Formats: sequence, C-alpha cells, structure tokens
Amino acid sequence: MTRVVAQGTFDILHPGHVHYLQDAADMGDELHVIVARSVNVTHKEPPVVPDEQRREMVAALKPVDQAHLGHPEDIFVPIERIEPDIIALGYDQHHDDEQLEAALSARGIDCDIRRASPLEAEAADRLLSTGRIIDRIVDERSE
Ligand SMILES: Cc1cc2nc3c(=O)[nH]c(=O)nc-3n(C[C@H](O)[C@H](O)[C@H](O)COP(=O)(O)O)c2cc1C
Ligand SMILES: Nc1ncnc2c1ncn2[C@@H]1O[C@H](COP(=O)(O)OP(=O)(O)OP(=O)(O)O)[C@@H](O)[C@H]1O
Repeated sequence: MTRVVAQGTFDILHPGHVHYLQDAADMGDELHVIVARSVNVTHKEPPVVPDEQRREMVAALKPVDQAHLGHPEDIFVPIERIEPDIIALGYDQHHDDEQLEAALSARGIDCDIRRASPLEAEAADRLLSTGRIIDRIVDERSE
C-alpha cells in the first residue's frame, strides 16, 4: 500500500488541478491532499474561496481519497499524521526539493519527493491557472 500526498491552494478548480491530482494518485494506491490554509498562502494573492470550501471541492475529485485542511502553523503536522510514502510536488511549486527533504528528515519523516507533470493548454481559451481565471473575470465583468 503506497500512500501519496499532494498539496496546494486549489482556489478556483481547473483541469490543471485534476491533472496534478491524477498524476499524484498514479504514483501510489491512496491519495491524500493537504489544502493550504489561507493564512499560509503568502507567496501570491490569498485565495478567494474559504478554506473549508476548498477542502470540500478537492475531496469530491475522483483521484482523491482524502482531503485535509492544512495545519495553520506547522506544515509537517499533517504529514506526520498521514505518514506518506511519497510527496508529489506540483510541476511549478516553489518548494526546493532538497531543502524539503532535509526538513522532513530532521523531523524523522522518511518519504520520497517527486514532481508531477504539467498540463499544457492546447488551445488559447483553456484556462489552466486560477490566477488566469481571476484575470479573465476581472477583464470581462468590469466596465
Ligand atoms: C509537504 C508540504 C506540506 C504542507 N502542509 C501544509 C499545511 O499543513 N498547512 C498549510 O497551510 N499549507 C501546507 N502546505 C502548503 C504550503 O504552505 C503552500 O501554501 C503551498 O505550497 C501552496 O502552493 P501553491 O502555490 O501551489 O498553491 C504544505 C506544503 C508542502 C510542500
Ligand atoms: N496547468 C497545470 N498543470 C499541472 N499542474 C497544475 C496546473 N495548474 C496548477 N497545477 C498544480 O496544482 C497545484 C495547486 O495549484 P494552485 O492552487 O497554486 O493553482 P494555480 O492554478 O497554479 O494557481 P495560480 O495560477 O494562482 O498560481 C500545484 O501543485 C500546481 O503545480
């Protein structure tokens, strides 16, 4: 039984999220997803959709076995509970694989870190980014 963890903000869902989660699920037998708390999304605009509602939507996706809200202060607490064999990072996530591995082993957590693949837009009207969906809404719905 190989347990995989994926994580992210998942603010406004799009096919890029589904691709990432399917890729992560294909790495093992059971997929757990940690949904970042709004207070921890500091590297970009904070999410529009509330924490629990983002968790609920991720939990409803086919590749996902369980979706958990992240810990507000210590991102390793959910990992310690889930005990994954693999952490699947998204193709563009800012985390440094080696630093993350070192931080995990300092906490006594032993798991593989892998990268998922990107889903590229094959047509200009595909919106495979939450930021781009929001930009489109702002452009098309403002006067
Ligand atoms: C191994 C790992 C565990 C994480 N656990 C949490 C957590 O418990 N709570 C949380 O708010 N965010 C958690 N995060 C998410 C990060 O804090 C960050 O917000 C996330 O990378 C958002 O990235 P995005 O830009 O891909 O959406 C975790 C990230 C990683 C790599
Ligand atoms: N087009 C895509 N292909 C593959 N993975 C994706 C794609 N878009 C997002 N992901 C992955 O989904 C996870 C969560 O992404 P996140 O919630 O940051 O959405 P986003 O659409 O990338 O956001 P934003 O556009 O605002 O930066 C990340 O691991 C990210 O790499």
